[in-house]
Amino acid sequence: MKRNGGDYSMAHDDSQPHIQYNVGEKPSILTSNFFMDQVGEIVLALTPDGLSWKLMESLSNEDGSSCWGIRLASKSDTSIKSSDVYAADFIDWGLVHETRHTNAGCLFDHVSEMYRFRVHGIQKSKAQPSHWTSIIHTFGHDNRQTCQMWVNRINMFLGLETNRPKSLLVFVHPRSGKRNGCRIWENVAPLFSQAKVKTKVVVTERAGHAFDAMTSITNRELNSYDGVVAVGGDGLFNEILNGILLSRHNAPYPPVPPDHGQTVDTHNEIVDPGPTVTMAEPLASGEDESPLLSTSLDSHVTNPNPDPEVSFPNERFRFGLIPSGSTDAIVMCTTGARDPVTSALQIILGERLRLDIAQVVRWKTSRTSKDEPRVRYTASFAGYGFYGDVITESEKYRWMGPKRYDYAGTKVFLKHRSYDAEVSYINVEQEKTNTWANGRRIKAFWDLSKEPERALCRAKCDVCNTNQTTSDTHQESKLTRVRGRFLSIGAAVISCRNEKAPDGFVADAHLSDGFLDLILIKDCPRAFYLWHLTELARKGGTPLNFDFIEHHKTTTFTFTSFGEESVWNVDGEVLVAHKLSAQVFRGLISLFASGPET
Ligand SMILES: Nc1ncnc2c1ncn2[C@@H]1O[C@H](COP(=O)(O)OP(=O)(O)OP(=O)(O)O)[C@@H](O)[C@H]1O
Repeated sequence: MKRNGGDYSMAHDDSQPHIQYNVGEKPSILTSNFFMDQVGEIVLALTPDGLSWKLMESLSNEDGSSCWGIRLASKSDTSIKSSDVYAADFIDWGLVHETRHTNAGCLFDHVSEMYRFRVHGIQKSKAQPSHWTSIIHTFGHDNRQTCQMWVNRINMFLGLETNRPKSLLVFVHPRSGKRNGCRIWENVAPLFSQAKVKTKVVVTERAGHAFDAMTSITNRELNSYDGVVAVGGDGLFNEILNGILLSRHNAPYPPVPPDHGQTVDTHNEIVDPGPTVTMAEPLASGEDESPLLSTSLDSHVTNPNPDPEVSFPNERFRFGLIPSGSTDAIVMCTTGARDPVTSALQIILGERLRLDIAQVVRWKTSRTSKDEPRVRYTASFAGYGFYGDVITESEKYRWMGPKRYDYAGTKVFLKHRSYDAEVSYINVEQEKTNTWANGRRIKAFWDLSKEPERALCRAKCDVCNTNQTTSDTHQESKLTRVRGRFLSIGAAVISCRNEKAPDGFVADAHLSDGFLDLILIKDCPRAFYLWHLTELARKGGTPLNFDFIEHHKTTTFTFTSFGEESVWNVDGEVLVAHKLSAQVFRGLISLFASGPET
């Protein structure tokens, strides 16, 4: 066999094998013969779309040769798109394993020495398309220059991929989840080096370290990075998010909850509000499109550190998350997998996804306190009652690791406490929500409830990519007030999918539709609440399909507590609040993620 017959352009020398291109295939820029490791002698072509190769043997046997009935070359692994390639490098002289075919169609292994180069790319698992792995193709040739020329050409093409990060700031939480943050970073760091992405790594030493670093970083330094990556859990991610946004996001606050002087008991006793009452107040036409937001203009507190250079929404600067936490809901919702390699590869390939962010403002810590408004941003979830009590309880058992949430959850469930509160929310979708709820009831009756009733959020989601602004929906919005005793009040920005809730707290929440999913769980018998929790833990369950649960898509809500109080759990952090309000900002930040492939 003549080895590496040399390079040729598409005007081939007739002594070289021709590659037949199908209609629609792009012509190649470069074509050469190589020995491909584990495959055999191939003709490699570089096209604007990527690399493709064909086995020399199969050129004359296009229907695919076989050995004892096994296909030798599969069409599915004979190309790689340039959008899936993240590096090419020359690795000098060394061994290449060739798979040679005999005339009988059978194959045997042969090892030769030659110059080699590697192409690093990604591969999506067929069974779980959200799972990405890295794949390396090695090509060998007798001529060193040929290998180097190919490496240079491929790298030249990779240089044209402008979405990809070149420089990142990375925070590693060494004690997150099972305390393996550093090991997880060490496992994925080589992928960043191969892709020539510069990383400045900071290993956090205490809670608040990443927050302080992001608050004090100058805009000049922040701008020198293409993004910031958290190697940790949702808590570390939210610390970074808050560190960046608190001093750089300028927007009017959400409205202050209304005063209830006349309904609040001055002796601090629990006031029984009676049964839960819901009042819908239609807006007068011509009124400001968002009455709650109009209040916020009056209550706007000027940001003491306005920063014109890095502002949000921001398309260029992106956030990344490599999971090593206890729950990792944000990563599961935004990549579809809880896998450090998948996340690292999505960062390296410069995937881009807009994400809604909620701004939560605490106005009063207690009934009598006079506080400055305290702002927190959240990318995932804020919950009161059950969720607040679980986080408070779980803090006592930190030493248990992630298991503390199960233990604390059981204890809080057994106490079965409900809290008196009033929630006002902008009801943007009342009609749709009611129709949907009726649909769910009918489906539940006929046991068809596994069928998804609304579009689930996925990669290239239609709902998230519509141009409809949330203010459009305000045109038909209504302000609704609900007063009652609640086991929990939850506001989800995303579905909050995790291992304990495989479909998430709100299965049909979207990553960037501009809505919060407000879930009001009214007081009910413990067995019913257990039923709800069981449905939450079940894949395909219908945890919101109960009469004691209200589910509203909203943009803004306010909250006031009465009598005995719980605390808010904002992304795993406790926020004590007697009066609080929240609003969502559509697509406020961009992530290095591609969305779940469902
Ligand atoms: N080096 C550190 N030591 C202790 N706490 C830290 C450190 N670095 C960050 N933290 C804090 O730990 C909190 C939780 O971190 P993270 O979400 O990464 O891990 P986790 O195991 O998922 O935690 P949790 O279950 O508490 O959410 C963060 O909010 C952060 O404030």
